[in-house]
Amino acid sequence: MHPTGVIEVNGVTKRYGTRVAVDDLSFTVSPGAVTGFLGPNGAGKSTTMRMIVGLDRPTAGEVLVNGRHYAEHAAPLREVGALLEAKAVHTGRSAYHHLLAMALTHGIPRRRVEEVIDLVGLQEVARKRVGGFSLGMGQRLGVAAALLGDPATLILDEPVNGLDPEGVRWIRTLLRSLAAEGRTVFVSSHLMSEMALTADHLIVIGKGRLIANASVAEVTAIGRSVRVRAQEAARLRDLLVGPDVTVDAVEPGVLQVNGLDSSAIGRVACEHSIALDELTPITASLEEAFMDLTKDAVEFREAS
Ligand SMILES: Nc1ncnc2c1ncn2[C@@H]1O[C@H](COP(=O)(O)OP(=O)(O)OP(=O)(O)O)[C@@H](O)[C@H]1O
Repeated sequence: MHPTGVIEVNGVTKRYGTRVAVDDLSFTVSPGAVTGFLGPNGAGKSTTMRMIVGLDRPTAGEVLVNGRHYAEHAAPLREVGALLEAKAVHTGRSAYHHLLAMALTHGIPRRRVEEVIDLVGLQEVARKRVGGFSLGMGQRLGVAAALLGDPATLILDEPVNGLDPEGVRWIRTLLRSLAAEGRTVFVSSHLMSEMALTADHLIVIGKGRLIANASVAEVTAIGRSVRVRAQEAARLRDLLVGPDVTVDAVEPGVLQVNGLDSSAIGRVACEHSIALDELTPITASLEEAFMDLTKDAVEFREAS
C-alpha cells in the first residue's frame, strides 16, 4: 500500500546571500490529483522542489513529505520520485544500465527496470548510450528514474521541456493516470495553457511568494469580465462598483466589469430601468489570466 504522499511546505524561506529565492511560502500538495506549480522564470519553483527532496535546505520553515523530512525516509526513492532539471547522466552508459545501477543501489528489483523502460517508451533505445539521446529521450529517461521506486509522491520540474507534441500528450496522460492511482503528482511549468490541460489544482508563485492556490477552474475564472454597452453607462457604473467589483470605461458608453456575471449586471440595470445595448461575457485566455495574476511578480522585464 502506498503511504499518503502528502507534501507540506510550511513557512519556507530560502536566501542565497542577499537574494530571496523563496519568501515565506506555505502550501500543501494532496494525493490523488495533479497539482501544477506555476510561475514566471525565476519565481522559485526549482528551488522549492529542490528543498522538497532535500537537495537544498530552507533558510527558515520546513518541508515535509508524509510528515517527515525527505532525508529521514528509510528508502527515499520508494517514497518520492523526482525529475529535477535535466540531469547529467553518465553518458557512456546505456539507459538500461543507468537505471539498473540506480535500482541495485536502492534495493529495487531488476524487473522493475524493464517495467519503467516500457512505461516511458524507451524499449527501442534502452541499450543505446545515453550520450546520444535527444532532449526528449533524456526527459523520458528522467521520468523512468523517478518512477523506479514506485513512489507515492512524484515531483517533476518542467517535464515537457524538449518533448515533441506526441511526447507532451504522453506525459499528460501518464501524470493523470499516476494521480488516478492515488499518487501525489506535483509538476512545475511556466506554461499556464499546458497546466490547464494536465492539472486539477494550481499553485502559482511569483518572486518566491504565493499568488494563488486554487483549482484550475477558479484560476481561469480570474480573467473573466463582462462588456456592457448602455446610454447611461456612467450611472450604471456607479451602481455596479463595489468592494469586489471593478468597472472600467473602455470607450464612451462601454464598460468592462470584473467581479459580477452578466445576469447580476442585467438585474441591476433592470432594477434601475437602464436599457442595455450590449451584455457580453468575455473569457480571457488562460495565458492572459496567468499574466494578470503574475504581472506584479515578474522579476525580469525587457527594458523598454
Ligand atoms: N544556487 C543559487 N545561488 C544563487 N541564486 C540562486 C540559486 N538558485 C536559484 N537562485 C535564484 O533564486 C531565484 C529562484 O530561482 P528558481 O530556479 O528556483 O526559479 P524557477 O521558478 O525555477 O525559474 P525557472 O523556471 O527559470 O527555472 C532566482 O532569482 C535565481 O537566480
